[in-house]
Amino acid sequence: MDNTNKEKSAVLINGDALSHDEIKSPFLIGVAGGTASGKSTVCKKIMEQLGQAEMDHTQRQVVSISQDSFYRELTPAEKIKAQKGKFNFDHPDAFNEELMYETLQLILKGHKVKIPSYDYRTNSLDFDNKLVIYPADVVLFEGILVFYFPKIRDLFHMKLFVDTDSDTRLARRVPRDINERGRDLDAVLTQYMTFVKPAFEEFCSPTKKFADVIIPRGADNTVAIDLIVQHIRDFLNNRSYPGSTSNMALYMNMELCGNSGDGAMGADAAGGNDIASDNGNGTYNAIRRFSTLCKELTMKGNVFFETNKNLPHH
Ligand SMILES: Nc1ncnc2c1ncn2[C@@H]1O[C@H](COP(=O)(O)OP(=O)(O)O)[C@@H](O)[C@H]1O
Ligand SMILES: Nc1ccn([C@@H]2O[C@H](COP(=O)(O)O)[C@@H](O)[C@H]2O)c(=O)n1
Repeated sequence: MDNTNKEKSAVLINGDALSHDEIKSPFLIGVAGGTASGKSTVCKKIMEQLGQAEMDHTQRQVVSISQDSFYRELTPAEKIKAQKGKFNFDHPDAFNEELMYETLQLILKGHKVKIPSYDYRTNSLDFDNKLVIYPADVVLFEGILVFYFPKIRDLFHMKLFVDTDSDTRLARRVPRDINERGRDLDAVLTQYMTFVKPAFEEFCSPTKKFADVIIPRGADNTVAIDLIVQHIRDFLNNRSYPGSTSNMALYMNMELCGNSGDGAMGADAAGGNDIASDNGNGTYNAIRRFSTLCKELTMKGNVFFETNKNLPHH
């Protein structure tokens, strides 16, 4: 799709409607996990391996968005607390759930949206540096609590949980917050013990059960990342075929069910034949190979699959 067409298919968040001749609903992937588990690094690696990172934003088929853009604005009193490390940024109330939901819905409808970036040094949204999210085929949405809100959780076609042990996460968070987020050691440790750790246990960790795929060790797990990248690549190729189903949900469900041990081996199931007849034997065989690979990797502990309860079963 060239730039002109991308623009044509967009609707601005300010309501300026453009023509809808190429609107496609993206496949939405949620990426959750504790602080410093490697969520953004995993997304970055996925983007890089798919050759998307160096591409112009208007041309990307895969885009990545952070939940940080949906922190709510603080009152003056909360700002003072935040400066002293006494504001709980790990509680669900710190986020603007409605805006997050509405924005994801617009994205799912194929609209172009503008979201603020987040400035950790001032604990505030940066409206001067808005990020323009152009319509894409696959959208990654990462953050500590992306699976916490049921309404938002239900929007995802696929849910990944980056599972890195808490010592490693703390060891990574401390230097990151000091070097990149303008914090001092005392404040980082106090905030971690007072808010981050308890909130992880109360709000983030329990959402692991909603994940379809758990990635142990985060970005170190190149096997899991390769697997997800290959999967997205297959989806993008599949989607570009004229007359293809364009439905990664069906495609994914078939494969993941194949790993759930429930006997619903996708390639042999009715849904598998539907896809095979849509896309030809190449895709069909790729799905079979992928399904077998997933089983082997699960056994080796590189990835853990959950049956995807969010997808239609066949
Ligand atoms: N596998 C890894 N090995 C070493 N450092 C890592 C690894 N993954 C992430 N990091 C570093 O840890 C910090 C947190 O990673 P990040 O991807 O931002 O986590 P999250 O998005 O979950 O908060 C960053 O400074 C990042 O460079
Ligand atoms: N002003 C803020 C906002 C958030 N945080 C912390 O960021 C963490 C979430 O981002 P990750 O990249 O680590 O997932 C979260 O644990 C908040 O404590 C902050 O320190 N200041």
